[in-house]
Amino acid sequence: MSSEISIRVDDVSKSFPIYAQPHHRLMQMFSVGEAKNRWFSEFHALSKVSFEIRKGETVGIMGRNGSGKSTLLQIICGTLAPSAGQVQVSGRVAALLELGAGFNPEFTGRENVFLNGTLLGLTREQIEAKLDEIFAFADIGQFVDQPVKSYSSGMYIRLAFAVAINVSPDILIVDEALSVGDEAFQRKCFARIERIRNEGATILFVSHSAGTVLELCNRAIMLDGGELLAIGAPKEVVSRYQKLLYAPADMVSGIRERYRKELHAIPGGKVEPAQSIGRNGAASSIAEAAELADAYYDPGLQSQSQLRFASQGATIEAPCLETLAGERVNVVRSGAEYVFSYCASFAQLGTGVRFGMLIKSVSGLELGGAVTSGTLDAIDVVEPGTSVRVRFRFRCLLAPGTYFLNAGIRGRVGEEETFLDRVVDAFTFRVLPDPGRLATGFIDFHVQPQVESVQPGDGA
Ligand SMILES: Nc1ncnc2c1ncn2[C@@H]1O[C@H](COP(=O)(O)OP(=O)(O)OP(=O)(O)O)[C@@H](O)[C@H]1O
Repeated sequence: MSSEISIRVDDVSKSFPIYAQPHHRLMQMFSVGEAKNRWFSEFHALSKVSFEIRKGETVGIMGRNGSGKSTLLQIICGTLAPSAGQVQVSGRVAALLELGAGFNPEFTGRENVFLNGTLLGLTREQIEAKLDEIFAFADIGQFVDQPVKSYSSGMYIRLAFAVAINVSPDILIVDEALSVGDEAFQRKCFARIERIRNEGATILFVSHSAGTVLELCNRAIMLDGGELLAIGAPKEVVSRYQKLLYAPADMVSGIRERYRKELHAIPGGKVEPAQSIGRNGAASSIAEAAELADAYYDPGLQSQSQLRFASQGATIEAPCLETLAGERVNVVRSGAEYVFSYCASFAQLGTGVRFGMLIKSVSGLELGGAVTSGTLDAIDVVEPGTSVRVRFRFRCLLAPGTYFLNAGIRGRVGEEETFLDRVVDAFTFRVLPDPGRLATGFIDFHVQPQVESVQPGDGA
């Protein structure tokens, strides 16, 4: 293997035996000859995966649940043997795979640091020299001298991460461990990963977050059903991944087939000198994005977290999202206008009535909304038996992702204004990926960036 290559995965496949009945496993153990193959079927977790990662690259692996990401990482780390194919790795590997791997639960944190450090090839003196730094990073206080079986998952990951990134690895392999810690710790880890990367280490990590992959990686890999479906510039791979993830069911196999054909044509797909690949990948493919340009309705996309508060004489029904032409949608494009509407039925007299909507992120961050009027302009009286359709036309300025809509009817009960009805997460919608997007964060403020040259001495 060339000295420039850090990881080579060559035609790797992995199958697991699947037993229809628990006792079939035993039967298989005691069978001989032809009969040996009768007791199980094979599940192909990875099929003929090949790629190379150059030293110093940061590569993100994306893929749906069960697509083979963890299996691939375990094979690269040597904790799982491939059924076929080969893996070559050059350098000291520090891996954070599943929570629990690598630590002995009976040992204290301190003992596990020594155990792990030794496994990573450090001498006792080298580990001792790093101990303070490791404990400072983990920040778990007195718990360092407690058995790790008493740790919370957050404390566990803090210590595991602190060891993995403080032993100066040549290759750091992380399987979603970052999603466990709290946000402050995650940020600290990202900063540290950046440092490790700048020191020239190779980093391979699994992430479902397009933002993280775009932010950190030179290249990205997409696995789907155990197959390598994309490798190349992060923007390109993220766009393909999201397109596959959000595609209507009848388009999925066609998209997969096309990705197979285009696998080696993706910019950045070949191993090139790391510095020749832009940090955020190569040019985006607008034509790709145009394919799913139109908003559509995905029946599988439903709010699973709808929460209705006790009604006080009014009811919200049939929340929906439509294009301006009146077509029902829940997968939309950033930049286009849509109408969120719901029906409000009044069983009792309503006074001081106004209607509202609110858009939130998956984590519940309130991104924006509106009410139909201020308190002073509220509708004085709504007669019992009245039904109205409330429409909120808005321009979708949101980043690709999933969002939730709340709906509410406010009115007076006695002297107080309160909710006559309120449905949290009444509706969910998704904003399609946009590979050409330059805006960052949730909302596109149509920022107009400009870079101009200045002469030395022109002032800041
Ligand atoms: N020991 C095993 N025996 C049988 N099947 C297995 C075994 N390990 C993994 N699999 C199967 O192989 C497939 C790939 O699993 P893997 O954990 O690699 O996926 P993943 O992409 O990491 O998924 P996730 O995002 O959910 O972690 C899954 O369908 C899984 O059920």
